[in-house]
Amino acid sequence: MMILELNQEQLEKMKSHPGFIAALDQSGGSTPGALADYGIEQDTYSGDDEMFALVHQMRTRIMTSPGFSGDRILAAILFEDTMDREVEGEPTVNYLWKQKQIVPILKVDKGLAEEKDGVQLMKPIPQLDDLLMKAKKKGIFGTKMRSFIKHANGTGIEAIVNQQFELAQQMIAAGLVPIIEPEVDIHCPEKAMAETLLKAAILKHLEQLSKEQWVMLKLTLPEQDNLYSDCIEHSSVLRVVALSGGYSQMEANERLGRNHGVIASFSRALTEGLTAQQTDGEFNTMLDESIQRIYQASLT
Ligand SMILES: O=P(O)(O)OC[C@H]1O[C@](O)(COP(=O)(O)O)[C@@H](O)[C@@H]1O
Repeated sequence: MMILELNQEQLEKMKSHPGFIAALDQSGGSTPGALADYGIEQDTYSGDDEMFALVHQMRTRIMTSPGFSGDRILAAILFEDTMDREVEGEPTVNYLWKQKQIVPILKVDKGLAEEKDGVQLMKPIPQLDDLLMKAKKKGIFGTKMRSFIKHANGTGIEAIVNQQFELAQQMIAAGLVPIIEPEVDIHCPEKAMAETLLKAAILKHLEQLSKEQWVMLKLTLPEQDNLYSDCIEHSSVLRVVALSGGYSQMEANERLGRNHGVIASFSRALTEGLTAQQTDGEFNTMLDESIQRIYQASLT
């Protein structure tokens, strides 16, 4: 019988320790862009196998970097392929928690559906229960799933939040803490209105959770500073974290610094400026400086 209870040390760390989350979970669809940003153009490799091997090398370079450690990084969100691979000869999950005291989290969504009512719901996630059981057995603490809001459409936003919280129940039942990520497009023409509608829908669903049912929220940095303070204070919310959404690291950190109680969960803003062509010294120095800036912005 698998143990469904949560690792209390990891729960405590996620709930209250200073630090932020490193999002290393670009899906297959986002990986060519992530590799191109890293200086590896699409015409230099062929096929998914080569692409996933290259992105694992990039992620391994990040995870093994001296500045990438549990004193400033609380958790890392992993793509399933990364969870199934090894880092320095041991399973990635073990490396992160045992060597670095970084809590491992798994991205479980399978990408976005076509736009409808101004939003993109998540595609169906086949064999989700099997994936959750596999993750739990490997020592994963939580999950992450991402939807996308393009317009301030009440019907669409309601549908996004319904789907997220419905699936979150499956994660909770599997002994995992879900990160609910209804991303609002930073280019959304009515971004502030979309965020107001989103917050109302989230608060409604938070009320349905029972005691000890934890969720985390991963949100776009809002137009109105501290918009999500009610969510931060809610007894079922373990942490509220922010994606960078395409904002530069500087702008993302400035916005983050104005939202008290929110910590980063950046992908692009964390890896900004890192390239395959850098020497290890240049790479490790740039990453350490980015980690320090994002850590500081997450402290407010
Ligand atoms: O590839 P996906 O699943 O669309 O997600 C892309 C990225 O979006 C995020 O949710 C946020 O990333 P950014 O900080 O770059 O916006 C990451 O967790 C993930 O790597």
